[in-house]
Amino acid sequence: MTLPDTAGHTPMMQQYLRLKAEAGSMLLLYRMGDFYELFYDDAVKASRMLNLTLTTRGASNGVPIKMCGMPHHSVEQYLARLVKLGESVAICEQIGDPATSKGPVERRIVRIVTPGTLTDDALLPAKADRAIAAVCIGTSKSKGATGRCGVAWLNLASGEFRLTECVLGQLASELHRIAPAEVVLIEGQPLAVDYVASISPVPDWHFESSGARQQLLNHFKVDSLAGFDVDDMPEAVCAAGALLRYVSHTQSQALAHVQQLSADRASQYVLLDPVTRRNLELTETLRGEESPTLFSALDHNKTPMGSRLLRRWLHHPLRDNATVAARQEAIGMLLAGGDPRSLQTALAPLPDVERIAARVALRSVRPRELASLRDAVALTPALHATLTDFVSSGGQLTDGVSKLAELAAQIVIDPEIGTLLSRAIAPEPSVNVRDGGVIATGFDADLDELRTLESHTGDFLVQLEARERERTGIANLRVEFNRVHGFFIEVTRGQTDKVPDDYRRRQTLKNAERYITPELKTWEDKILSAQDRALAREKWLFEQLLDQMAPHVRSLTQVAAALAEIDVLASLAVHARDHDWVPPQLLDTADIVIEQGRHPVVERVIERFTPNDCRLGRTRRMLLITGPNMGGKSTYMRQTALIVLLARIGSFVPARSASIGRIDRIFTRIGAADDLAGGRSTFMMEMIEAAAILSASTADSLVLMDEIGRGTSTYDGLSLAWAIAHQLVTHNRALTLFATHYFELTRLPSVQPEAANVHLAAAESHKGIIFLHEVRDGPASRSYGIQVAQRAGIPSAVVRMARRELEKLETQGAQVPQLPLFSPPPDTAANDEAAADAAAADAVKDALTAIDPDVLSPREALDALYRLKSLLQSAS
Ligand SMILES: Nc1ncnc2c1ncn2[C@@H]1O[C@H](COP(=O)(O)OP(=O)(O)OP(=O)(O)O)[C@@H](O)[C@H]1O
Repeated sequence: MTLPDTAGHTPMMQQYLRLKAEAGSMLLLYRMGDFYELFYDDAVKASRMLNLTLTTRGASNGVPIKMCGMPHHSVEQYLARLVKLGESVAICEQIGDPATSKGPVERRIVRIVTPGTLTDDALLPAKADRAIAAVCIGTSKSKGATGRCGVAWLNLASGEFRLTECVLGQLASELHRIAPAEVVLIEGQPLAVDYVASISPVPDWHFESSGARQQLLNHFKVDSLAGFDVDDMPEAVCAAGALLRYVSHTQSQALAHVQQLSADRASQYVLLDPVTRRNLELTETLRGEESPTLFSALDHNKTPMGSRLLRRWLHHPLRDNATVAARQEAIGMLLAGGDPRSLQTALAPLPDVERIAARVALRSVRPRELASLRDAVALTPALHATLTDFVSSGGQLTDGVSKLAELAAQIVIDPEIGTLLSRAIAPEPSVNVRDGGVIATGFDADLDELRTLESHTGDFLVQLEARERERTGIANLRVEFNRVHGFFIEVTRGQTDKVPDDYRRRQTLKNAERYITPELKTWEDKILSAQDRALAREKWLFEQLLDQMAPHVRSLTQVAAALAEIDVLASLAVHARDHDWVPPQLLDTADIVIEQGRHPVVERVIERFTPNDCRLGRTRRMLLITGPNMGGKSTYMRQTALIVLLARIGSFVPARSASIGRIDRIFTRIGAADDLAGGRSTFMMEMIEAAAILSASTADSLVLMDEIGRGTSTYDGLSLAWAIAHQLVTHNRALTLFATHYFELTRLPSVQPEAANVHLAAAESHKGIIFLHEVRDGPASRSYGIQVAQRAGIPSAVVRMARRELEKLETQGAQVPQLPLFSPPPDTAANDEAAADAAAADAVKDALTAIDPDVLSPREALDALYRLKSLLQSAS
């Protein structure tokens, strides 16, 4: 922003320009009386973003100064909009007293609001976290051109502070997992990965190793970071130090509630790349809406803390079976021990303890939040008792203390907090401390006296008047008050000779004299300042209360974490009960066996959802899924991934039974997404995603591939699809669901016995195609594309013509020899070349004709595959 020189400006504008220099690129809201004003380029920008009227105020060097403003009482709503648009805002308040100031009243920047450092309820989404991250992209030559990236992130509204390291290629994935609203970077260093957030540049020395480390040591008041187990993450430590410095600056204070620094390691989680997070519609639909998503379907939480934790769980499926099993067991106990709704009833009235604790630490907590915390202390025993009932009726446990018992032990709020808050906070305090009425009567003798003074003014004046009438014998003497002269005793002119000596004249009127007495003067001083003093006293007492609360922040944060977890477990239990979900068996191997599985979101919107089995494992690594459009291929693939994901967060799953192993990553290549802004076509995007899957998937990964190769010519597409499927099954050996319309691909199982064909069944009736949505063994016999088009409303003339064309193509197809590309490409699979051999093909063809896939059990189908494979081998 170009700002004029301060010379030649009014003192007020000089002050503004000084503060604006301090605010830098942030918008500066400059308090003037009841308004916040913005000037110059800030005004132009804000007026456009907020639809405010742009005016001018005075001029500098003959050029009018652009200005726009907003009333102070509605500032939060404007802030929310600005922050949503990615802007950071510095708020400058009047600090000095306008009555006593010479020149412009003293002003200071008292608050900085940035997209990633929000803690105010008015600005934060209740059911989602808002993190801020710092990214340190390693430049050390020894680490090669890519280097390592350190990422640290902080959830200021809860105090959660974490860090991780990854290679540059993984950075986008990590950022999508963490989802920060703001990213702190070294000035001049672009983020250079596909992630959109508000960027906050800071000088490079903020990221410098020893300074950053010192920042952390000072904050945690420790001599070494060894206790945090982060020594192997030097780049992440630099990021953490820089982040802490930045956030502390925005809050103008230390962050007392940030008490832990924890490392996230890649091996902890089932990795989900950004495309997969989007495709599986975990917390946002592909169109960017909030529902229907897996989160919206499962979120029966009664507190915002629970909803936020569920969201975190969905984005962080775990590899470790023990943690997952403990959650699953807890849900089982909630279902076995009674109705989990009783727990929800006890949870419902609880406030957002997590955010309240953070705001206590940041000293921005509101009186009503403290009142709700006070009430929560009284409510937790009931919750504790309900939970204990579940624990005791839960029966014998497999190992040690149950998760529920652990949680029950953690939700006890220190009674001292309850006692303190009950004594200190009024039963129904006002919204702001500055309005008074926050501190309870009986808490502070001085405050009570000040309040008594205020409320007893009327009585005193009546008594004084009666006394003075008697003393002076002036029957019409009156004691009164006005704003200009304060309290006075008024005596009519005819009676003035009766006034005693201690009456001092205050004002003379035409028909009366007004006096003051020493007693009234003392009273007046007391009263006039009582209100101000009461407010000041309340403010001071509130600050004292915050000091007393500060040591409890850590325990409150722990209580909040336990409450959130109880809420999520109860929510998952309720969902499991209402929708007949079952606990999956957790395996140590990377196997997936689902019997009668359903799609967790689609089953809720469809009256009769057809359940389907899915079996993937060491000897059956790929399912080639064929079937008509609209047949249910995508639904089947997604439901498999979602069941795996649900199992890995510890939830029950929509199936008759399921055994889910230790899956390391889930990849998806589903649907077409143009990246026009990034200049990449649908086909290009598809290939980029496929390339990522080929390079990163392992034998423990679950891969969903939907119609790969569609976006180019048939031969190119088919060749690519074949080669990619072949590579996945032979080289990556990933557990793969591969949906395709290329029937030629269904030959793959004949050369790769670890691949199998399944199809979505459909039938034709006189009314047209009927989708059965049943997954059956073997390839589909036909595609029904024209029937689907007809159902979609393509004009019948067009449909007729298409049928004629199809017939023509089919007859021609029978005359030409099989396309060479239907044989596996010679350079990629030398061993498979024999499969193209005509003799082998005939033998296989005969064997295949003898098989009726619809009557085969999965076991028989597998045997048949082995037979076919041995036929091929003997032919070669
Ligand atoms: N198992 C099922 N039971 C009942 N209805 C289902 C089932 N699976 C899918 N459907 C219904 O069929 C519709 C189409 O499913 P889906 O999108 O999975 O088909 P598809 O085979 O992937 O189609 P296309 O090849 O055109 O992408 C879904 O929107 C859903 O309404």
